Amino acid sequence: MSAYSARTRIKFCGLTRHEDITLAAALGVDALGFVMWPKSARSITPALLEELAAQVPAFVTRVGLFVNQPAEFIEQCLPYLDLIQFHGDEPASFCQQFGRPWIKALRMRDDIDLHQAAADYSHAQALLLDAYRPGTPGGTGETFDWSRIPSTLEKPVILAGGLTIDNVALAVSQVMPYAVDVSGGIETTPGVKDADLMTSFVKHVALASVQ
Ligand SMILES: O=C(O)c1ccccc1NCC(=O)[C@H](O)[C@H](O)COP(=O)(O)O
Repeated sequence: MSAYSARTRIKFCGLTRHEDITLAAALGVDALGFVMWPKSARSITPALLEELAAQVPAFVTRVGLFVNQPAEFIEQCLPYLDLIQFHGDEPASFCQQFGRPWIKALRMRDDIDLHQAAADYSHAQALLLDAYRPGTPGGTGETFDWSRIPSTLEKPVILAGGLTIDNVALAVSQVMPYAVDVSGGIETTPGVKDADLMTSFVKHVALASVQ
């Protein structure tokens, strides 16, 4: 059995509300992302992180998302997190210092060498591949050309960027990623998730995963 024949895992990112966490957990979503970068419309404070994280049931991964932020701030958030998502230009040595599992987000610039990135970030648990829009570190709602992802990449791939209920099934069948990550595609406004879109997204991934 190949490592990727299991169902595709799901991460919802940019959660800010108790009710969205309750539904995501009930739907069996594997990981919940909290944007700790204050310039984002989806950002939350460490105090709200503490509150929301306490509500997350066992076996659901609490992911903290940071963009080129000080180590001291990340340390402050760590008690409420299971995994760190570095979404900026952090070098591997920075990511590795927290003694906590981490993933590295990579924006798909034209000249990116994913094999080199997999080597550079060899201690990451996975690489999250996201669309590149100059000046915007993430949460763009834009897709990229999935055929640019080598099937031989040395790290598990978390596919992100512009996924919606209309394209996620195709994304899963084409890329066969370890996981998919969605934020804007399940929202009405930034940080406010929509119950129907969340439910439908999970169903589309499940159906595509077993085909
Ligand atoms: O969501 C943000 O505002 C954000 C800001 C800065 C860095 C990353 C950010 N979000 C990351 C994500 O939500 C996802 O990992 C990914 O970018 C997918 O977002 P979307 O295209 O909206 O589905």
